[in-house]
Amino acid sequence: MVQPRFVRPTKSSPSSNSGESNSSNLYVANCGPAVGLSHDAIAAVFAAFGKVNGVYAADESGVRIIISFADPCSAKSALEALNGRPCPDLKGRSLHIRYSVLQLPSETQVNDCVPVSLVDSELNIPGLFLLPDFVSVEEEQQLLAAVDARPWIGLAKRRVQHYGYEFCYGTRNVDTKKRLGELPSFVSPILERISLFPNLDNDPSCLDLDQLTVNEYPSGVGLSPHIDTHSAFEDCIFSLSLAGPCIMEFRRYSVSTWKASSADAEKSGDSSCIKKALYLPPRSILLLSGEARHAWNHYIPHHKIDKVKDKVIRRSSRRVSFTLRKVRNHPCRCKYPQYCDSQQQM
Ligand SMILES: O=C(O)CCC(=O)C(=O)O
Ligand SMILES: [Fe+2]
Repeated sequence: MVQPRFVRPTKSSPSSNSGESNSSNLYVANCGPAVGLSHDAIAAVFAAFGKVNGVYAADESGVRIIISFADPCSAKSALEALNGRPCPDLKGRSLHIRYSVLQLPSETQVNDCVPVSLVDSELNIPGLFLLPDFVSVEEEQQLLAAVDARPWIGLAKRRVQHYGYEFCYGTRNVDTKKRLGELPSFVSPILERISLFPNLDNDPSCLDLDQLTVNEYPSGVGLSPHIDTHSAFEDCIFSLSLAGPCIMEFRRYSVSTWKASSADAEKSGDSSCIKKALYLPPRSILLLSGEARHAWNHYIPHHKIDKVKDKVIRRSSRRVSFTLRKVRNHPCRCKYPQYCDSQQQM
């Protein structure tokens, strides 16, 4: 059965005010499978107020759901009785309830689930390679201890560290005149192993990696879709995953300029992008080169749980990634001018 697409009401939604009773669908936050409450258990509680047609995930968080009643009076009674109070039959959790709105089909296209592959070859994106078990469990612990002993920079939702050159999020570039110094010695074994990376037919100077960004993502935090600025970094971009897994989604837009984020492309009507997704296990390394690096947006969905094949995989409390790149000192001459800031006519 196709799940009806009800969504969280916005401030301007006609039914968002909890005083209105024109909807039979409720948006309920703070309960769901991610906190051990099955849809059946939730349905049983809400059924006390009238016939429940269905319980659906409101998003991929696992903690926000939609209850669809057969009639609006039942929804109103449930909202009035349960909103903002601890619910003894749902592990004492306080439910945050509002009326939900039905989303139009055109608005639902972009975030539909993309099947997740376990191996790079299944994606068939030239230049994308994933090597599992690139570091051992002991090395992983040592790398995590090394970064945890150094100062983190707090961003809105995650923490970062920069080595070699600072990555500036405002310009999505680096200041090549401001070198911070050599990469720290704790990454030397990784750099050595990268030089033996299979599948590399690039100019070996591409591998003189001199910039490292360490990202720490708490559970549920991801990264917006982007292409690393062509003029900032050379062809090969490596990302080592530590401490926890994630999904990385790849999107190729038919119409795109280097400045436009994928959100811009979607707003302008180019929601017809190709999407593919790959599971990145901890201790694996991903290489983005060639087409994968220059023409595909990469994106980490903001999920607490991911569906991989038939399994539900919970993100761990943190994922730490080491992104290793080589700062570019000359314009990019890639084969993808529509995504390339070096080759745009201003
Ligand atoms: O966390 C990752 O694996 C990717 C990070 C990334 O894409 C970036 O820093 O540009
Ligand atoms: Fe990136």
